[in-house]
Amino acid sequence: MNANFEAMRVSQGALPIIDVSGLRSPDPEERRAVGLALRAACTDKGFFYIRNHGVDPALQARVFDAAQRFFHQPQEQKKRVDMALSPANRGYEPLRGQTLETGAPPDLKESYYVGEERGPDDPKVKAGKFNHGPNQWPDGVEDFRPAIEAYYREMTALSQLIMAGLALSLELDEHYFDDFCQQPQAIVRLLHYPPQPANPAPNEKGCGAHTDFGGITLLLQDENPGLQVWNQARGAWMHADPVPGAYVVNLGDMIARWTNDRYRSTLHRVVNISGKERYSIPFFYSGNPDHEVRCLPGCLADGEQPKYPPVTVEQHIMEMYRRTYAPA
Ligand SMILES: O=C(O)CCC(=O)C(=O)O
Ligand SMILES: [Fe+2]
Repeated sequence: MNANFEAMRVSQGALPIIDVSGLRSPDPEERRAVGLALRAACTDKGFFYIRNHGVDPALQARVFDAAQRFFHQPQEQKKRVDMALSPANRGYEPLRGQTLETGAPPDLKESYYVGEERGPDDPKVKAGKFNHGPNQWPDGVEDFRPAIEAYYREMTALSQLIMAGLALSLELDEHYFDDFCQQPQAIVRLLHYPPQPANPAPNEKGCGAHTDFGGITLLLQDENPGLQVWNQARGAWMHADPVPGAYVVNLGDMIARWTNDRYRSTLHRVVNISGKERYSIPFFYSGNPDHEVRCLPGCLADGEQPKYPPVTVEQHIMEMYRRTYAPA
């Protein structure tokens, strides 16, 4: 094992596990209490687990199962739905197709992107909105489309709930992010990591160190560990191992812009040291492409200036795809 990939085995003590069921309570005090727990987690690492989120484990299992059956197909079958064929970046991305860490070798993962289904007559597709369009669906992979579409809907609703919790955590009205949550852009991404090779190229790994681009990410992991989160205070990587029944939630880069860095978008990476094939399914919630992300009220002290200029969700996401799919 490459010494550079060592990480602290302290995950479960270090990252809080937050019960989010209170966000569905009719009692505003219970909702606010979840907001307080989120605030502590977000000002610390911006990475936490959530439980009692309400997503059906049977649905999660269906999506994992569909992912496995898709990735186990021969390469030529998978290439029929290659993302290179999609004007909206949907479909299959082969192994080493993305470089998330500048200067590192391409990532040892293959993936599949599914987003909101929009046909050619959809006004946003006609208007040429970035990443808007139809999905690609593989032939002959049973339950692939129904499972992922059902999961996409569930996760969109859960993301909106977490955004309401984040608004409360920032002492804002719980509807503060409603505009951001209008017609949101989101991605279900199926990820498949081969075991870390015995002799990797220098710095070669499942997923290079990166921060996520969007609003929030809700990550479903199988039972195989691999995710590592940067611990700034200790100057070390720590494992964020799977916790049965829980999602890992992390804040994306928009949060730093909203909060003037009070909340963190933290570096993370994947090194699949499990010795097994690892599957994970992040749900990237990027929000309304036309929403302008700017410093929030309450996130500037007297005399403090915003560190980031306002940017639309669409501009921001376009730039991040440009950087990671055609690295300089
Ligand atoms: O597979 C994982 O555990 C994390 C993946 C990830 O960080 C990403 O896709 O942005
Ligand atoms: Fe990530």
